[in-house]
Amino acid sequence: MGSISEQKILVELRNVDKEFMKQGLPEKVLSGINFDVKEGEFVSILGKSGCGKSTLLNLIGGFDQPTRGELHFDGMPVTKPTRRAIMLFQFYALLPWRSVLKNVEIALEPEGLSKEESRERAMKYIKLVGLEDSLHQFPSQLSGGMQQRVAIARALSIQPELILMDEPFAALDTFTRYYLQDELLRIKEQEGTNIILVTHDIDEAVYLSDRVFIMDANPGTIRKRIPIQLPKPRDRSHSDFQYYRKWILDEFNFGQKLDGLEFNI
Ligand SMILES: Nc1ncnc2c1ncn2[C@@H]1O[C@H](COP(=O)(O)OP(=O)(O)OP(=O)(O)O)[C@@H](O)[C@H]1O
Repeated sequence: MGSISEQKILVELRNVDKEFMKQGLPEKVLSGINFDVKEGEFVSILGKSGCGKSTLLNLIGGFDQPTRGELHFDGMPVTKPTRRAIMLFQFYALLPWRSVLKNVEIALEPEGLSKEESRERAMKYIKLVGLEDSLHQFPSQLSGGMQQRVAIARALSIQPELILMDEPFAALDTFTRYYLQDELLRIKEQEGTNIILVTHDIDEAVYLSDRVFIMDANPGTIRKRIPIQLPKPRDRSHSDFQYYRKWILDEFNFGQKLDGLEFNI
């Protein structure tokens, strides 16, 4: 594989606007969004609450349409959700009455696999996230971190090219979050899956990403694209890591006025 700069463009947004109707009037939530995500890239989107991050992910996933502008996935206009780009949420969306194995298998039903193929595929990804000893447990019997690993296995089992993650680790404690971040990087390397992550966690964005996009609000715009030029795995205590962290903190004026306390820093 070549360097990321030589990779093909997987996601492309050109002058994308999104408006919602509020009290009978259109309100612009996203304005003039332009960016590319290249194959192999890990991109994080950081911004204050309400700036339009989830709306942006929904557009990329085909769950909603831009009001204006163009949005392409692998060179084709995005018009509806596909199994090539899967969304992963903070609250795992597992079926409580199904075991770990069944929760993954059910996602495979539209794939048209035989029962054996489906079982084999589900097992592969359950093993990949280290849950092979919990196959027959139900979600209520698992910790939050384990439930998120089931959700990751389920998303991966569909073998998408892109996973769109909306604050997937926000509900987890720090150590579980660190652990799952490492797992995610390992899985990304192994499976070659592309990831676009929405997060409030500056440390998480610097740890995982090739580039961090910083959004402004009202209307949502991409203010800055910061390339994180550090080798992986990254050392959170290293001065280079702190350099990027400080850069992003400064972008949000944290040193000057503390009005954005929804961030984990
Ligand atoms: N379906 C909708 N109809 C009307 N307004 C919407 C809709 N979805 C989102 N909005 C509005 O768009 C704006 C951006 O919302 P969005 O959820 O994308 O922000 P966000 O940055 O993801 O916020 P948070 O970090 O709090 O999750 C908000 O003002 C929200 O009320």
